[in-house]
Amino acid sequence: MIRDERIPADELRRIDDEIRSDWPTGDAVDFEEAIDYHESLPAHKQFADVLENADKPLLQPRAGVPRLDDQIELLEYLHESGQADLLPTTIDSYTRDNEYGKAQEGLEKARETGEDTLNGFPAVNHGVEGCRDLIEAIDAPIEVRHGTPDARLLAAITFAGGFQSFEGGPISYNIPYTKRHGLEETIEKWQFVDRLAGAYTERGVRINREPFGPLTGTLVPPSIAIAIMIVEGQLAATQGVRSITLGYGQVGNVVQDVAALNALKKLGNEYLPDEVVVTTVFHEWMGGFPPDEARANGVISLGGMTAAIAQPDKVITKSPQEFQGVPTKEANASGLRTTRQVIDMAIEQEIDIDGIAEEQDLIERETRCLMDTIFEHGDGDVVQGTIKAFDSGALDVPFAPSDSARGAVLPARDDDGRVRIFEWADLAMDDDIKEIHKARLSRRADTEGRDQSFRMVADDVDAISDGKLIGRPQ
Ligand SMILES: CCC[C@H]1O[C@@H](n2cnc3c(N)ncnc32)[C@H](O)[C@@H]1O
Repeated sequence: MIRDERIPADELRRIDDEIRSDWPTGDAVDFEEAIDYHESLPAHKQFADVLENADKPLLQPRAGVPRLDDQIELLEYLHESGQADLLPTTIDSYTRDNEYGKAQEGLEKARETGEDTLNGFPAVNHGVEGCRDLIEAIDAPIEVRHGTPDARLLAAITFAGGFQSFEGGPISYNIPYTKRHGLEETIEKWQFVDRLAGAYTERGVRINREPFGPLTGTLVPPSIAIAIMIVEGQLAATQGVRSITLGYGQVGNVVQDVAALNALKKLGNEYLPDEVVVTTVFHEWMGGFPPDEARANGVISLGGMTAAIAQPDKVITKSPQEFQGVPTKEANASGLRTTRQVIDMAIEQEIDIDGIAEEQDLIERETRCLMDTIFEHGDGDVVQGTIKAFDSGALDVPFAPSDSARGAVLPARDDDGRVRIFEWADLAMDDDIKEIHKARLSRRADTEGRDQSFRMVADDVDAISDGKLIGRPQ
């Protein structure tokens, strides 16, 4: 039975040998040589240091194309024209599914045709050398962004390749992403990823780990997201990770988003070991975007405004082409500049909004209820507690595609547009908190002259792409 315990060194070596044989490029991974390479990188390419020493929110887009020279050109453009502080390398979907053969075919086709035949950068196929060429060419820190339930080989190769930041985790890249992998399996596999990051950390190369805060990106109640961030942060800390960036996806109500970011930072520092440096990342709206680019820039600007007030350590920006999917480099860069403009205009203002403290207190109380049930379910062990709490429904994620979560909890916006819980199912929560949600939802029902129902939830899912925040009846 897996537990929240550090993987022994011999087990780390055994797994490392095993996964490196999954694709030929695994052979070039040499831990000692990789340590030397990381040590040779200049200070402005040391991801954790740059992130943790910044004096205002750093901006980072998502970006990934199949060919190495195109990826270099793209990241140079986003760095120069987009003014990105931190850069990504978004990994393609085949690699995320460990389909390295299909990724290879796509890469070869891209090299023949010049077409973007993959929806990201196939880092395993490019191998250590290709990753290093990218790290050498770009004059800013770069993070691996993906959605991989089994990220062991991707981590081994990208860490050896010079990347010092890695997104995801065993819950945040399972529950929203896959039906095929059970929680026990992904927790075990991510223990290897975190132990490898911990091994680099012990040698002075502080690999930054960033659990994926937005989860399903659809009306996720802030306390559920924060509880899962704390769990993934704890699992990483156990394996020796010391630079952890906890994430949160914008829901669109400024008071609730600022309160959630404040709670995330506070509870992250409270629950995670003192030796961990906790930072936070705010993801601009992850739900459906308006098809109109002007309106899309409005959504992005509201994210910038929220970031200026809450001041997370990092902001993951969106582009005005979000509605269509992967943006052009120009649109991606413009989303960065739109965000930057709003932050730079608002960050020096003393903006004090009533209700943030009260909402933050509520979010913290909710999160503590969820953390308590996780510890109870596991008799203090976070791994067993998380698995059992999801199994019993005491912990849950709305609209979760994964069979590892019930997906029985239903959110809906209240009359102020804050995300509340309309259907609690078996979620572990104090009754007085449930009453608060119920009262706020009934105020919306009164305003709209309709009963609280699933109709509200469905209306809310499309509200922002329809140009609103709350899905009011037509
Ligand atoms: C959490 C992932 C969803 C977001 O991730 C963006 N995304 C996915 N793949 C790429 C890519 N290859 N380049 C730039 N953005 C990308 C989507 O647009 C969406 O916003």
